[in-house]
Formats: sequence, structure tokens, C-alpha cells
Amino acid sequence: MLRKLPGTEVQNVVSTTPDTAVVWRPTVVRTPAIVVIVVWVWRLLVGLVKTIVRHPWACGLVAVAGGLCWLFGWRVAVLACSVACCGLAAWAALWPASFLRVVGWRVVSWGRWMWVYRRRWRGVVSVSGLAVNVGGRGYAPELVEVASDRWADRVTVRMLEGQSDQDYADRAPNIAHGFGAPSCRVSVPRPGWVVLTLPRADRLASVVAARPVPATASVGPVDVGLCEDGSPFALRVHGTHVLIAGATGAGKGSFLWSVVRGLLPARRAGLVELWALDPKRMELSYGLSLFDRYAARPEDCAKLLDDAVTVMQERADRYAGVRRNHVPTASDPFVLVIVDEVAFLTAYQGDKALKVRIQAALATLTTQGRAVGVGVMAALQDPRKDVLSIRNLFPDRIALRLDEPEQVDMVLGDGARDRGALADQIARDPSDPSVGAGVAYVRLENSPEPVRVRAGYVSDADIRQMVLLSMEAV
Ligand SMILES: Nc1ncnc2c1ncn2[C@@H]1O[C@H](COP(=O)(O)OP(=O)(O)OP(=O)(O)O)[C@@H](O)[C@H]1O
Repeated sequence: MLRKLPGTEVQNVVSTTPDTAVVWRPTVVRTPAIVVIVVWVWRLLVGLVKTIVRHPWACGLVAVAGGLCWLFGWRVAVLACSVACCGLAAWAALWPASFLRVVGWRVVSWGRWMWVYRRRWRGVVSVSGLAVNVGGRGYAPELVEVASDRWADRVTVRMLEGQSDQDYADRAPNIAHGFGAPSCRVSVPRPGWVVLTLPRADRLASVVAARPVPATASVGPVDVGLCEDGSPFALRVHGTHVLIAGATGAGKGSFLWSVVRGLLPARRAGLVELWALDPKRMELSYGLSLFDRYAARPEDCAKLLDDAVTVMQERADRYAGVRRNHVPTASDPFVLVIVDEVAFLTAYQGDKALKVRIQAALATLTTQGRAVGVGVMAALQDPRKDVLSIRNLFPDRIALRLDEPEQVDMVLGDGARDRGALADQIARDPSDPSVGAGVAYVRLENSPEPVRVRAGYVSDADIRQMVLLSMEAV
């Protein structure tokens, strides 16, 4: 029996199986041909204007070639194109850097836009759930621009109204797989827009050699390794405090030693003092003579930290009302307190009184030290709050390979993992300790976006050479 359904289209309902499947036959509205033609011409014009706005160079070249052909015939057009191609080839051969900047990467960007992103865009956003269907009409985020360079494509997207960058961060793995990229990072250039960074190759896959010892004495940002785009990664240590977290074997030592290496000339010039706390005795003791002060036993560590607090307070008394920032000089050097495996002192310490004393000193240094030129750089394996309650007092934080996804946000702050800091997924190979070691995500005080970096590997031989260098100076 055909059940009576509500609505005006009851006469169009065809149902062969009562009470189950109902097939709706849509109403056909006959559109006059002129309306269809006007709509198509309008769409063509809009498409043409959009193409010209998005690809002015490509359209300009096609227009010039077409114009030459029309005015002087095809032979002249072919000749002009050949001369232009030879000119470009000569430019590429003689000045490759400027050719790539002005022409090369634009061509690559255009090719990637056409071949990869434009072709797959609808499919990827639909399947990943970023496109929506409202009232029978499909809406997809707009692919605005693709900018490629040597290592990655940066895809600018105008979000649908009501979407947030979090929606894209949640689907980052879908987007990465959809476009065949190893990862996808989401950032927000302005409200309503997101930039998806999709690397084409991993520049940090192979070991980065120890950075050269600087030629000049400076406490400015220290060159410690490479960023994922291949540019140098400079870590600020003066005027901040740095926390380095990573599972065992993640390569925390390479960050500590790279900083020591970068500060060697400044130490030789008397602008920096390196104070080391090495409760494990297995890391910093290898370059003992590189440190102005060294402590390994917990009570010695507590004494060293108390002394750093005294230096800090004495400077604060002198600077009060006179100056607001520290400028390193031979009489007032920058004191960098380096702590390897700080949890030994703050959490696993059996002597409660000592533990409280160390925690208090560290908290004092990290809250008041940076303006008077006393910095702390601490490394630890386990970033939980009960292990290091003052982790939020470190403005700059580095997450090397971590054991659990939750630890990433503990180190880098809420939402860092969603923004692409996949520190728990950094590669590891038990048979080859160098795989993934030294690779880290960094969230610097002045930027919410995590940056993927790899520290230079400072080998034992490099440390021995550093010791020799520092002795030469003496
Ligand atoms: N930047 C690097 N590049 C390549 N390999 C590295 C790097 N840093 C460390 N390694 C390799 O990883 C090993 C472990 O490094 P390291 O001792 O620094 O780790 P860790 O995080 O300090 O570990 P633990 O907390 O157990 O001391 C090193 O012996 C070395 O072989």
C-alpha cells in the first residue's frame, strides 16, 4: 500500500516497497536557453579575471606571445619565445639564486598549484570533512595561493565562515596524506585564513654537523643547528631561560654542547661565564675545563645555585633605578647556568631540605635572573609538573623526541601538538642512535608557531677540540 506522505509532492512519490524505501523524483524546472548562456558567460568572465589576478605573469606571457603572433605572425612569436628562453637559461646558469627567487620558485609554485593542489583540492577537503553541504549546496574552503620554495609548499586557504584553524589542525594528517606530504603544519596569517605548510622533503633527515665555532665574541643568539627549511637555527640564551625536554637518547646533549660551543669566543673574551650542574656526571663532565664553575653532588649543586642567586641579587641592587637591561661586560658577564637532568635535583632528590632549597633557587633565578644577565638552560627527560613545577617559568622551550603525545603540550604549551609539533613521532631506531637524535620542535617566546629544528651533533672529538681551543686562549 502506498502511504500518504506530507508535503505537496505526494503525486511524484514512487514507492514500490510500502513503508520502506521512498524514491523522490525531483521537480524539473525548464530554464530558458538565454539564462543558461548568460550564466555560463558570466562564470567564464569571473574565471578569467580570477586567473589573471592569480597568475599575472603566466597570463602576461601568453598574452604577449599571442599578441606577437597576431601582429607579426607565428614565426616572429616563436623566435621571440626562443630568445626569451635562451635569456632565462643564461640567467639560471649565471645567477641561479636570483633566477630561483624571481622566476624559478614562481614557476614551481604555479606547477604545484596546477598539478597537485588544484586537481586534488576538492577531493581532499571533502573527504577530510572540511567541505560542508548546506541546503543541498556544497561549500569548500577556497584555495587562494601556493608558494613553493626549496623544501615546502605554503598553501594559503580562505576558510569557510564558521571554521577555525583548529578544524584544519585536527585534519592535518588527512591533508598531509591527501597531498602526499610527510606532514602538515597550520598557521594563521590573519583572521579567516590559514596557511598549510606541506614539506616536500625532510632537510633534517641526515645528521647536522656541529656548527663552526663563531669567529667573534657574542652572547647574541647562538647558532646551534638548522631549521627544517635549511636556514640556520639560532637560539637566544641571553635575556631568557631555556628548557630542553626529551626522552633518553633524544639528543639533549647536542643542544647543551652546541650552546657551549657557540659561546666559546664570548667566554674567552670574558663576556660569559658558564656554570654547569651535572648531577648525572655523564654529560658535562666531559668538557670540565669549559666551565667556570662545575657541580655534580646535590649539595654542591645547591651551593652553586645559591651563589647564582647571590650574583643576581647583587646586580639587581646595583641596577635598580639605573638601568633595566643587562649588557655583558668583563666586569658583569652573562652567567649561564646549565643544568643537565634537572629532575635529579628537583624531583628524585632524597634529601627534602636540599630539594626545597634547589627548587627555590631555580624559581628565583628563572623569575628574576634574565634582566640582570643570569640565565638558566635546563634539560630533563620527564616534563611532568610534579617533576619540574617551574617549567612555565622558562620562556623558550624545546621538545625533542618525547614518549607520549600529551607531553608535547606540557613542554611547548597548549595546542602546540595540534599546530604540528609532533615530538612524540620523531623517528627512532634502537640500532642507530643518530636517527632522529637532535631533532626537536621549538616554541620561542615571540612566536606561537612551533619550528622544527635539528641541533648540530657535537661529538666527543668536537668537545676535545673545544677544550683545546679554550686552553689556547689561557
Ligand atoms: N644532534 C645529533 N645528531 C645526531 N646524533 C645525535 C645527536 N645528538 C645525539 N646524537 C646521538 O644520540 C646519542 C644520545 O645522545 P644524548 O646523550 O645527547 O641524548 P640525551 O637526550 O642526553 O640522553 P640521556 O638523557 O639518556 O643522557 C648520542 O650518543 C649520539 O650518538
